[in-house]
Amino acid sequence: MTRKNVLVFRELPDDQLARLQAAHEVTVANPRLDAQRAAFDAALPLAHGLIGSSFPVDDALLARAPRLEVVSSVSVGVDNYALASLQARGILLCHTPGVLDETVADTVFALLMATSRRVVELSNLVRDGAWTKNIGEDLFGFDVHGKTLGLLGFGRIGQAIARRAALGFGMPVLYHARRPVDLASQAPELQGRAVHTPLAELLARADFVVAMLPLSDSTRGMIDASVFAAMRPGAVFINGGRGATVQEDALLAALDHGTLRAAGLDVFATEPLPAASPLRTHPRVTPLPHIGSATHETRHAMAELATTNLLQALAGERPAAVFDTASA
Ligand SMILES: NC(=O)C1=CN([C@@H]2O[C@H](COP(=O)(O)OP(=O)(O)OC[C@H]3O[C@@H](n4cnc5c(N)ncnc54)[C@H](O)[C@@H]3O)[C@@H](O)[C@H]2O)C=CC1
Ligand SMILES: O=C(O)C(=O)CO
Repeated sequence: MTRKNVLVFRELPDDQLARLQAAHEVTVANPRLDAQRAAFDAALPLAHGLIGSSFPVDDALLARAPRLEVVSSVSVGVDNYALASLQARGILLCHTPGVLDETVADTVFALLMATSRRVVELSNLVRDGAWTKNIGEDLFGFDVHGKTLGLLGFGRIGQAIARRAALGFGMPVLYHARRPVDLASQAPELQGRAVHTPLAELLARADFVVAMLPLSDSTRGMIDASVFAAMRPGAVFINGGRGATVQEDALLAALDHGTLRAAGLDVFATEPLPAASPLRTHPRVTPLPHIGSATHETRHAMAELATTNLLQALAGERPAAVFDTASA
């Protein structure tokens, strides 16, 4: 088989790098690092395949890559990629659906528990030496079990969150998605437990509103002041999808002047979160540094699937996980 040129733009585990090197000429160059940018720029015009994540593969970058056949993202989200240009040039876009669902759902549940039971705040109280008497009602939390969960986005990860909520915590689940899911064939265990619900009704009924949405033209800024205003008093908001689906000013206003009780955020409009962002230190926000899939096992599984996708595409085979660039 012809050896092609592969540009790895974010570190891969050694075993996956070795799979690529066995079949192709591989350059590892991270364009975020000053010391590696020249190597990236030199390799890009020759590259047949790109593999990596968390870097914008935009129109300008694609214009510098005339030989490109495939881009393999080590992520399920594809908001960093210029989908229209990829489609127009017939460049395959691959991603990593499925292998991270349970891990991301665990992270979202950690945020649900942490916000509702004030885990970080009360742990800090102990660390600060301020646990000098039994805590009083002012520091009590709220139950999670039995409460109503409203899910914005009910895809692979949304359904994994719903399973935890419905089957583990006895929570009724309402969901909002582009279309209802046929639970009988896709998630029979959620039949009678998760209900496709108009957005206004979901927001009026949910104790927890969890966003697990991709970022696209249709979801950018979708969670705005009107959405927060429609939530029930004392609701908790969790975002595990993408930060830019939320209007962060509206979120802050809902925390400070509205009735939102708390927010748990794994993702932000700008990442890393700027030091000046009020969300960083807000007393009722539990912020995380985008760790949804960040376990050893899952990050390795993502790298393995992304490597397989790339090898298959360069061999002229249909990769295991192609993103349909026309569908976004
Ligand atoms: N925090 C983290 O580390 C992670 C975040 N993510 C984010 O989560 C997203 C979702 O992942 P999956 O569940 O695998 O995707 P998916 O494609 O299986 O599900 C997406 C869901 O969002 C719904 N949706 C899309 N556009 C909508 C709109 N305009 N209005 C209402 N619903 C809409 C779809 O109908 C579907 O139910 C990813 O695209 C990624 O951005 C994914 C993995 C890790
Ligand atoms: O896969 C993604 O889209 C992430 O955000 C990180 O796992």
